[in-house]
Amino acid sequence: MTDRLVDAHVPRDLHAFIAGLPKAELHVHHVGSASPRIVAALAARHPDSKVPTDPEALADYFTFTDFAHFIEVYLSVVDLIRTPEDVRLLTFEVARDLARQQVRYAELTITPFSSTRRGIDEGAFMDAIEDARKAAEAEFGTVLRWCFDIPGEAGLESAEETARLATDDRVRPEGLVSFGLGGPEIGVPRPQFKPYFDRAIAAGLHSVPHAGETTGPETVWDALTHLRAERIGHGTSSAQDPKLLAHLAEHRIPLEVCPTSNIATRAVRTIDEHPIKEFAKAGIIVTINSDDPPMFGTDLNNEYAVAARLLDLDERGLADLAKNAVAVSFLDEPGKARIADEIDTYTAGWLAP
Ligand SMILES: Nc1ncnc2c1ncn2[C@@H]1O[C@H](CCC(=O)c2cccc(C(=O)O)c2)[C@@H](O)[C@H]1O
Ligand SMILES: [Zn+2]
Repeated sequence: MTDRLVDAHVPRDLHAFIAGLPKAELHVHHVGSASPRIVAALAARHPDSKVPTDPEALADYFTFTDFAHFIEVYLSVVDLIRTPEDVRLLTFEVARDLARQQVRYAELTITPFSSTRRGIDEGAFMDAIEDARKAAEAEFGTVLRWCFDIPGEAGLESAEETARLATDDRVRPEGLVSFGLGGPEIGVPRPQFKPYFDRAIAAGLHSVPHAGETTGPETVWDALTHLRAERIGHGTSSAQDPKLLAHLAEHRIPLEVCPTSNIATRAVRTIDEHPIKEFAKAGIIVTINSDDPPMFGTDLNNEYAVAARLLDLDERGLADLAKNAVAVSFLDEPGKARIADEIDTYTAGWLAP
């Protein structure tokens, strides 16, 4: 019996294949990836925090009754990140955890507004994440890029601040490639953020908003039409609209699927009801992601194993999932070719008689 929220129930050797498979992760949050060890260490530094200071108690703390409760817990962890050194430590340790899972490339979603509004100097924040990015690439070989996202519930003030930090050449970090929209969707219509996404796209960033996670397919349509989304975070409710499924497939708009996240936040009731099969059947490009792995009692390898069970994949099918993520990432072409070759070589070696 594992302590996983969702256990994949796939053969042991498929877990072994996944563990060694070079991967790319496109939908994973900076603060949401803080390991129990890191969170406990930060909580111990800040006794005023309600976050538990030991990893075991943290597992219970990371059990959510609904999405709003998840956001409340998420923000209590955000409150632990108070200094540029906290930011640097967190970022480097997240990179270490990614490298341990053979993640060669990751687009980490960061919400700078949440840190600058809590008093961290914007320049020091950018220096901290960039220092960690360069150190991680040097030490682990893992390439990190940033997605800056608007915490939508914080309104247009947060949108303005996020767009400024993402487009002002005096502050935007070198590793920034994309611009997103996170937080609750209910009561946060997407069209209002169009001016900010227009500014980000004009500055050369890629649009990757969350949509259809806790609201219906109309939110995904809005993300496509008003925010010019190149990829959709989750897009879970797209399965309710056959025209949307056909549109996503025809226009090759990938979905960043995070199976266990959808169960943990109660966006989907049970893993067997997850619409990932419908996405695959509709011919939509599916990438597999962990979203906020320690908070959801998972990691990227487990998410690949869950996908293998839901989509009935063998090693070649899993390698194709990994290559999907590389192909639709915002890494440069030489970097994409390098990781795709690694995946092919690894898979061929694994399957060799
Ligand atoms: N699955 C997810 N789906 C959606 N978002 C997710 C998911 N996982 C992680 N996030 C992150 O949750 C945060 C939400 C922050 C937020 O709502 C908020 C509201 C009001 C004030 C403030 C503040 O900072 O003052 C923040 C975002 O940073 C987002 O990147
Ligand atoms: Zn997310």
